[in-house]
Amino acid sequence: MSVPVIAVDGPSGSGKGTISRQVANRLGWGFLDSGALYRLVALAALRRALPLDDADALFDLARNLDVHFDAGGAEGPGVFLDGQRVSSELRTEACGDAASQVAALPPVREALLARQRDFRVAPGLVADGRDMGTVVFPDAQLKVFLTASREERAQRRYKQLMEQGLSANLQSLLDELAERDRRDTERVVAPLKPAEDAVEVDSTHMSIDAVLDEILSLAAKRGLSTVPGR
Ligand SMILES: Nc1ncnc2c1ncn2[C@@H]1O[C@H](COP(=O)(O)OP(=O)(O)OP(=O)(O)O)[C@@H](O)[C@H]1O
Ligand SMILES: Nc1ccn([C@H]2C[C@H](O)[C@@H](COP(=O)(O)O)O2)c(=O)n1
Repeated sequence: MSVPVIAVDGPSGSGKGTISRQVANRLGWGFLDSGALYRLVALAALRRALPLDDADALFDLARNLDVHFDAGGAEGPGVFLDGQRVSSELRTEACGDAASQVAALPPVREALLARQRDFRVAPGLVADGRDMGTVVFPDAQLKVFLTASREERAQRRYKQLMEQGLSANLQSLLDELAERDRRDTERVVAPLKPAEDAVEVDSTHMSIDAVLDEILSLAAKRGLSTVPGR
């Protein structure tokens, strides 16, 4: 049997990363934050002053990206670009917006495809993104499409930025989310949409623990069991 995959797709701020990381931890599986790869391409392009619509240059950049991930310590998971830790820089709204732009280019997606599939190693993988269930792992054993209203997602992001001691404006966050949703759902290649066999979970009125329980229960029903003791 192929190495099992749980694919978690959905719009920005729906909680994919938070939930997927915890599901992976509970199952004792690996975790792929595919958005980080697009953010890394965007960051590398910005650092080299490459236009974000130069498909040929960005294809080369994405194919030769020097990145590695580690589990991290007290400061959280580590992401390294050209040997330098870039975890915080990667999470900025500016980097997310640039990632959404480079992700609309078919050659960039093609360049990152094999790199994402390489994460599929035993005992299993939880992968979060926009096209995990539709394109990257179409044979995933469980596909979840995680959503929340735009207002709730903006509120969550606002709270997150406040907790980090950063300034934020709720209306600007709402506008940025609307633009990112539009770009991610309307692009020609691998647009954000639920796979036909995905289970849709609307987390607008659910706590993180409630979403986690729901997905673990869906996983258990498909025989995707937890590691004893977890
Ligand atoms: N069900 C929930 N209830 C309340 N807050 C939540 C819930 N799920 C996630 N959050 C919070 O919302 C914020 C955004 O979550 P997260 O970064 O996981 O979303 P995401 O979908 O991965 O976003 P992006 O695609 O932009 O990376 C975080 O601060 C997280 O703690
Ligand atoms: N599988 C993926 C993952 C991400 N993207 C693009 C679109 C997002 O706006 C951007 C940043 O992703 P995030 O870190 O916010 O999940 O990257 C994509 O097209 N496909």
